Amino acid sequence: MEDIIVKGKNYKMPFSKGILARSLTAAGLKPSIAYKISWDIYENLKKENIKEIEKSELRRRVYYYLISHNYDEIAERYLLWRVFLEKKPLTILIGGASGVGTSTIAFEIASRLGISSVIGTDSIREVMRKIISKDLVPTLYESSYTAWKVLRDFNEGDTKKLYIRGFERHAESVLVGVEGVIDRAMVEGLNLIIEGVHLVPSLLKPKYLDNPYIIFIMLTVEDEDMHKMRFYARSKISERPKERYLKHFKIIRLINDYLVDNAKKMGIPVINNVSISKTVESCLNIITDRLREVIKFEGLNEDELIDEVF
Ligand SMILES: Nc1ncnc2c1ncn2[C@@H]1O[C@H](COP(=O)(O)OP(=O)(O)O)[C@@H](O)[C@H]1O
Ligand SMILES: O=C(O)[C@@H](COP(=O)(O)O)OP(=O)(O)O
Repeated sequence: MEDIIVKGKNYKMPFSKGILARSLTAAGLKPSIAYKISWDIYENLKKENIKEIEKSELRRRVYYYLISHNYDEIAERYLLWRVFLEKKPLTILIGGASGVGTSTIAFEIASRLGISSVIGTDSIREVMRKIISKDLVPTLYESSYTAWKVLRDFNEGDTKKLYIRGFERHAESVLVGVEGVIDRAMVEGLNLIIEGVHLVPSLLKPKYLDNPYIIFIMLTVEDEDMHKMRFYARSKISERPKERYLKHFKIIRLINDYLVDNAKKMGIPVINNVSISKTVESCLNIITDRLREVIKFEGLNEDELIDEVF
């Protein structure tokens, strides 16, 4: 069966039902429905004996197929993301204490949105450790939950404040690297997801928090036993021993509570990460809502978007 060729600005590629299905799941459709619609659209093109189609025409057909089948909200999301994932670089920040699921959720969202750049703050921390000496910033060479041990003002304040002060010093150094990665992604027009414990809303420079194209979401696990179980689960699939995290669990919970409180104070949405699918859906809704706000802010309406995309 001869392929249908999809023609972009400077490329041609065979029509892929998988690629189309993924852009439909990103707009919120269940994979089974997304794949069925992709098949329908492919069959319709075959019936019209279309051998080659412009990408913009294919998008238009997908959009109006969704509208004609009463998937209005999905159609709007499909449109929104065509604009933003191709026109304006988005940076999505997924924060949360160790073990709450930031890397798991980050990769799920990246997969749904077709974002290929995902970086963990613990990786950025490793880079910062190559640049900054241990004598200069000893907290950088610790974990979030042990940094307090190397504070100079070790004896001041109550222990809870000490743990959090150590965490903040630890996170500040990593955030310098985080901000650099965001700057570079914006310059390159790259969509990016950054995840990790070091994303402390109040420690990020305001220009990042105020940027409408930087979407910050904080994860938590409200139930302590469920949070503990996450370390057991992770130790089965990675080299990271549960013992280390369970030994410092009390401080990890303090950091969790501090991050949740910090996020709420800064107007950052907080999601209790119980079910992966529900958490991803909530994140996609938050991202879509932001895109709607930005479109209104930019004075664009849906017809203009349709013209811009198709
Ligand atoms: N919503 C969830 N339900 C069940 N298990 C989860 C969920 N989110 C994450 N996990 C699991 O919990 C463990 C820790 O998740 P991870 O993403 O590594 O946390 P973090 O990056 O925040 O330290 C992993 O084994 C992951 O598969
Ligand atoms: O510093 C920390 O809290 C964790 C963050 O990693 P995640 O558990 O969030 O992946 O790093 P580690 O102690 O494992 O080197």
